[in-house]
Amino acid sequence: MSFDLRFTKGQGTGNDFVLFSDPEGDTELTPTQIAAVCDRRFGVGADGVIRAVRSRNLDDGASALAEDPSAVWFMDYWNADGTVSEMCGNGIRVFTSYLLDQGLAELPPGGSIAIGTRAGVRSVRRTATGFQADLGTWRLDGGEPLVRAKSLPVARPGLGIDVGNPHVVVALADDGELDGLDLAYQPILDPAPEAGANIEFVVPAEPLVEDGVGRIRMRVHERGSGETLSCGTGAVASALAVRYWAGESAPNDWRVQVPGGVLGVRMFQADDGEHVALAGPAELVFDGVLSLA
Ligand SMILES: N[C@@H](CCC[C@H](N)C(=O)O)C(=O)O
Repeated sequence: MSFDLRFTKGQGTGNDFVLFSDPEGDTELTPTQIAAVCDRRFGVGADGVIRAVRSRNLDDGASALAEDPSAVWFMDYWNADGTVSEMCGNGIRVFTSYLLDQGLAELPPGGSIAIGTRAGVRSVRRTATGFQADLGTWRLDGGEPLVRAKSLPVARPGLGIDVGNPHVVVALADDGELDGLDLAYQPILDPAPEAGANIEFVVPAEPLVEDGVGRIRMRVHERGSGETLSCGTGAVASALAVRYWAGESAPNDWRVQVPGGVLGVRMFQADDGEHVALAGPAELVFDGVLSLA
């Protein structure tokens, strides 16, 4: 039996999503339906699907509410291949913009909203130019696997970082090496993490730090979606990795240039340890109705 799905297409620095609202949690799409929606030739086309569900109507949402009772909305995030992810840094800004647009939440400029995610509750603040999401604490995780990618002559060491979802960051020598990467092919991690990882390739700008802000370029191969124009959690993991490699004197403010635009990353101290925040644009592009089988 087919049914109509009312959706909104949104994007943040070119990382694009199909969003739909399902407050009661009775429209869970199958992985096959998600992949069909995200297909760029036969579907709407997107890097992921985001369902807005009231937290009280999901098991993962119950944990979010236990952590913060004000997290009434849950960002149910799916990659383009129909797998789930714990977190999406660009997606959470676009999701917040979608909640406001649909009249599902209110957020005055300067105000913050708590959003439930599989990685825990995240706070998103409305700024003058977009949204800033506090992605919480982070940790080195996943070791230092070797990374092989098409058009890299030799394997390079990566650094595993968890920012709610898993990342491996690889430093490249220069812009030529970054631009020459062929990310149509899945890079190989050795050892391969059981849950997979998003893989970011980074190059420092020259000079690395300008006016107290660290500057890097990044390209990404997202777990479950392939190469994308941007990855918010990937930008955060990349800034954290470069700061780690650069040592004590490295700044806590970073500007990350991705193929789809620029993201801002800031590390700051909070009660439970160091947090990392991500700022950038969020745009709702068009609405539509999809007939799904
Ligand atoms: N594009 C996202 C990350 C989406 C999830 C990722 N592919 C994963 O599987 O963890 C972002 O902006 O952070």
